[in-house]
Amino acid sequence: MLELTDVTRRFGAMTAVDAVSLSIPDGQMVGVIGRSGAGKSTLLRMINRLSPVSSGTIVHKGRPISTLTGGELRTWQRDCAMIFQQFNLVPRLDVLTNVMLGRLNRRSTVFNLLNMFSVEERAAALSALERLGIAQAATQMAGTLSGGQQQRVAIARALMQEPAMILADEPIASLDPLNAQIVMDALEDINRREGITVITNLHTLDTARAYCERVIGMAAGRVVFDGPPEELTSEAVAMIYGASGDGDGISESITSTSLSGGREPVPARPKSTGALQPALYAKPAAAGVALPA
Ligand SMILES: Nc1ncnc2c1ncn2[C@@H]1O[C@H](COP(=O)(O)OP(=O)(O)OP(=O)(O)O)[C@@H](O)[C@H]1O
Repeated sequence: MLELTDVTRRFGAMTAVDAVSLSIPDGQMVGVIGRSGAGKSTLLRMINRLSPVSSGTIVHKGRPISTLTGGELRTWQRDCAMIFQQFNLVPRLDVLTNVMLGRLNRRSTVFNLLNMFSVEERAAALSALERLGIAQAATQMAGTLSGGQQQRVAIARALMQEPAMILADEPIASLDPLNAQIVMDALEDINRREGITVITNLHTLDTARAYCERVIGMAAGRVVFDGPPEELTSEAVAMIYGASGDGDGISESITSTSLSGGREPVPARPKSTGALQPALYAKPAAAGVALPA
């Protein structure tokens, strides 16, 4: 269980995240939605401790995350893998090495300095790439891949960390609908099969509806909605996204990428084990409209 109590982040006089309290059970797939500037990224960055907490507490399985330092903090950041909108790969390193970098926090400094990876680490990295359907690019420079391919490599790198939790900060915001679907399918598969908690910021409401068993809506740093997707009524959507300047409510169509292709919201499902099936990547996706930032 991840417990946030009155978590607040201030930047000078501005409060980006304002007294957020949440309990997230292990294995949940959570979507965080809200307008640009609502505080979604700051919230995720505080959980990972990329950003310090101004006040409040974050506790994971009894461990006080908000005050960890040194080796304990590095261990937490290993347990809590982060995926970013801009992938954050090393463009001039090959894909396999990028994925193996996910193991850095598990290795001795000497091995890291020598940039040496074991046969086991190479095999694990290749297997993570295979799982993401991208093993054929293992020897390619990461910077030469398409955005969708790079995000899959970033997910493989996250898997190499053997995390308890994956925090994804707008993982599909830079991708076309087909690649967005591939990436969301991969995150969903990891959540279902390994039971890894996934907390993902999303710009698009229909993606949250289609993939997340729990949706957290933020507005002006506060949680204004927390519930299953089927409870996301138009009133709830208006509360999260606000009204337009002329007083009209926001249209849900502009929060859509049509990514879900008519998928029903997915309720909590039993977890299973196994590898991603290649067929997962063959689903058609309709073109759609991206939510403006
Ligand atoms: N390092 C920083 N210094 C000052 N202000 C910041 C910093 N990081 C975020 N903010 C501010 O905090 C608020 C919340 O930003 P945040 O990036 O968390 O929002 P968001 O919901 O993730 O938005 P987006 O969807 O555009 O990424 C914004 O007003 C932003 O300008």
